[in-house]
Amino acid sequence: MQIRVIGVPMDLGADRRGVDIGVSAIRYAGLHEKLRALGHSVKDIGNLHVPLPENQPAGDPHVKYLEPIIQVAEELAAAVSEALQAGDLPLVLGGDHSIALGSITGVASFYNDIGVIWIDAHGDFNTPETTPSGNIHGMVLAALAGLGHERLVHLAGRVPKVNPQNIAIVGVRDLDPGERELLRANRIHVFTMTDIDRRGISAIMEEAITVAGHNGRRIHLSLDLDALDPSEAPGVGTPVRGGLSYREAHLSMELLAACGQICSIDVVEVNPILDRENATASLAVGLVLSALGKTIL
Ligand SMILES: NC(=[NH2+])NCCC[C@H](N)C(=O)O
Ligand SMILES: [Mn+2]
Ligand SMILES: [Mn+2]
Repeated sequence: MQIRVIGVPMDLGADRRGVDIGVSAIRYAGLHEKLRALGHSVKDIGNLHVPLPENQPAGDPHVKYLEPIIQVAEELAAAVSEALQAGDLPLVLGGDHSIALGSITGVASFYNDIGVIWIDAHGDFNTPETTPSGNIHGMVLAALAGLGHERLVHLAGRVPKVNPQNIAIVGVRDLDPGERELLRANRIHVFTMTDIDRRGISAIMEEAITVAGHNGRRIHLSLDLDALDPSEAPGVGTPVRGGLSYREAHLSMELLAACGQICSIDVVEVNPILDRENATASLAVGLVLSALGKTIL
């Protein structure tokens, strides 16, 4: 497979600074050599330009940095759909989770029906009315499902980008009150850590793959490193205890690889300033390898 790496050094969607350099940390952890050793060819188009928060006002406190985030999302959507047109698999490196707005918009402009597997401690299903922070990384999935700020929802192309019934969120353990209501009201498939504890990650991932991928539709994987337990992934901006273990995360990726329907991937929220010796970035690279076919034997 040809993998097209796209870097998006975005930190306008989150509060804690440093996630913009996650892009470099993931490259430095040996992403390209390891993908090549696995037999893939790799083309890296470099980083998209992301404006600095120092150079602009945050604007509306309920949707901070809306305009620059939309501008980057439009550019990223174009880069992702170009990669798909060329037959490549786009691997988008973040940056905060707001970049999924652009990557999934790009995938949705190429395939007309997609599924999304969103692996995250959080739901990222707030709207400007429910957000406690005003941070867009906590609103992206709702926007892609058609809810929230009109400018986010109506970004390039059809609305919604993803049918809410084709979304599976896995690893959840921290929801805001209004966000929880929205997830329930819209009947989003949310697989919490409680579900994983009770039924095991294997059964949960199989169900998530069925939700996102039935009828053979292509699946976009959006991997937020904060889904992992902070003991494995300390370098994230919004850590929450009680997350996926190292093996649960790898098995999830191995099952996704085995389903053969993954068309595109984002890896987000790696924050090297909060990390220990690049452990979180290295873990991210390992997980990408598992998602792209690396097996133990
Ligand atoms: N992509 C993330 N890490 N999102 C964290 C979101 C945290 C919180 N729910 C918020 O809306 O601000
Ligand atoms: Mn997230
Ligand atoms: Mn998260």
